[in-house]
Amino acid sequence: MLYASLTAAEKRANFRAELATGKLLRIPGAFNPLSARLIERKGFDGVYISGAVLSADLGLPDIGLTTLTEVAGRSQQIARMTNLPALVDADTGFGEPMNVARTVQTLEDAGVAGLHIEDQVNPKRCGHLDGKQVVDEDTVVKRIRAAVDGRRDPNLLIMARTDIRAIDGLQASIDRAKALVDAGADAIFPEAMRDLSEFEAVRAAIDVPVLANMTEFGKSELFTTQQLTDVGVNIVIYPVSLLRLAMGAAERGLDTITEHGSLTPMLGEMQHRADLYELLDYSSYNAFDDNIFNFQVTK
Ligand SMILES: C[C@](O)(C(=O)O)[C@H](CC(=O)O)C(=O)O
Ligand SMILES: [Mg+2]
Repeated sequence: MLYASLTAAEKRANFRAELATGKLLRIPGAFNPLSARLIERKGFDGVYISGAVLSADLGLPDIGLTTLTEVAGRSQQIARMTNLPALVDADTGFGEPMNVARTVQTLEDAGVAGLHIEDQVNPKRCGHLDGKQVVDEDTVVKRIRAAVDGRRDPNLLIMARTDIRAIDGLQASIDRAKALVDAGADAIFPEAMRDLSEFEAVRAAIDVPVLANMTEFGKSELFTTQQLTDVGVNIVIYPVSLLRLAMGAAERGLDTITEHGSLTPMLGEMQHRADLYELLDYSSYNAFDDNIFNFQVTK
């Protein structure tokens, strides 16, 4: 009821422990705090807080328009609603190394278990689009060092993302991943890998966890959890997937009102009121006042 029962520090420790088991952690993107609860309920290992979703939610493209305050605010709303670790997309870190250190502390205060910072220039763009540009190694190494120095909880996972694959190829990704690990990154997010063998090559070159981004309609094929496990990937994110599903259903629903004059044909696609109330833990609020949940909702 109300919020997670674990503290942020406990969630970070759990995240580290889960990563250490070596099993593939499945982390879908929560497009709001409620969906984070659904992700937890369905037995996933964490919730991802996507920059693409956060900006789309505000009706904006994912080009670095959102501010640290907005990202931290949304992260806090989502993280506090689940006992799962939250991994947040910190884009390019919101500025120079000193800003990056402040970003890390602010997101740590928001209660996330980990965050990733990428090597794109500003304005950044979705990692699965053409025309990206990255900063040089020295610049991103300084970003990651500042991030690592900035954290106060040693369990906060600082992940470095590199977008260099699309620009300079696989070998450049491997070289950059190594430099990022040397700079203190706890995990690597090699963006826009073309196939499984590329994940395998990055995996073989470094000895920290590797993340695979299974975003739809991008540059990577949608590999199964078994395929990713087989090449040694440690974390898989489905960053925008729940938003795409929800928006797809919303679009069909709006068309149904227009075409049929009612939403009766769509009831089967909807989350039932009873399931929503169950997810909200509505009945527990009777602990405050036993008049709150004194009705029946039957399916
Ligand atoms: C992972 C990502 O950074 C995100 O913001 O969710 C995006 C996802 C997307 O736009 O599909 C990305 O750059 O891959
Ligand atoms: Mg992003």
